[in-house]
Amino acid sequence: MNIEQLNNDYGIADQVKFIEGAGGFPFIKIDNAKAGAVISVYGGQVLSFQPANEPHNLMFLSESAYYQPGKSIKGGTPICWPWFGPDPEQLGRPSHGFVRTLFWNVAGTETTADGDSKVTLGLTDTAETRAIWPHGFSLSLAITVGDSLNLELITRNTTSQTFHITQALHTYFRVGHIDQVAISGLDGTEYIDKADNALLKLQTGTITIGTEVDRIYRDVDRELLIDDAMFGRRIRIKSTGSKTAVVWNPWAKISTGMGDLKDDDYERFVCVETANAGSDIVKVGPNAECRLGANYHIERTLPELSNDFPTAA
Ligand SMILES: O=P(O)(O)OC[C@H]1O[C@H](O)[C@H](O)[C@@H](O)[C@@H]1O
Repeated sequence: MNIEQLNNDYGIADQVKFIEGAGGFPFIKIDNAKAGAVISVYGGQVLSFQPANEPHNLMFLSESAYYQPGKSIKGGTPICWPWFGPDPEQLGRPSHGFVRTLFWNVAGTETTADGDSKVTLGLTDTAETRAIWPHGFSLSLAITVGDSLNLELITRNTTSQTFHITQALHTYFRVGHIDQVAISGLDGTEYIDKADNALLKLQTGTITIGTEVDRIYRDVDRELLIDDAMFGRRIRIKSTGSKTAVVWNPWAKISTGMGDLKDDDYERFVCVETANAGSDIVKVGPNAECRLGANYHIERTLPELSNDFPTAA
């Protein structure tokens, strides 16, 4: 992809700019009056989002992330599609599907009537994708950067054959310290505990994290909140087209074993994912479409006085 051509075709003066990013990947840099964001065209992945009055990024992006074709970028909002988790047919295909390791197309950019910046990325089937997953599709990801970050993933079946998918917006939220995080909105909800033999359990109260957590919550019907006492903020997650929420933190051992995480990185993020997963499988009929959406908004619970890394007085 030619950066100059992308800027000519899709750049918006003082708002949307294409740059060469890490690994030589094309990145889209957004700066408007409300927020800044960075999007990788590889993976169709938001890597960074920070409202103008907010001192901390919404996203965790690993300093050890890979920017290499064939590998996924650790952090931001990876797109898991057309399956979430391990290959459902056990054919040895990659975990979380294949679109997080492909270059997407830029389908359009615009400034909305509200002054937000909207970028639309797309992906359609090719011989390469059909060799992995034998279906015809058109994917569209609309990313709107304003006071909040809004994502909408639209799956279109472009053939006369029905297909089934699971999927997730696998967002890595940056937190001050995992010890000071509480996730609410799931009280009374059943979950599959992937960290404990896939046992079915019932959530009571808020979720705090003090060990590996890998859970698929079922029949989720509320907004989810991530309260972060150290950063003095609350992240509000509104999902559409999803009945499933995944909560993941690898904790120390898995973090240490991952080449694209530092040993203690698990202290700095939690994934709260808007998904269709487990038994929440989406049927997409001939020439039909389905939509999965998430809106992320930061509310301050404390006035902010310090930066991410406080300096000695
Ligand atoms: O490292 P990745 O392939 O991006 O997957 C990271 C994690 O994603 C999800 O949250 C799954 O529930 C976890 O089981 C998995 O380990």
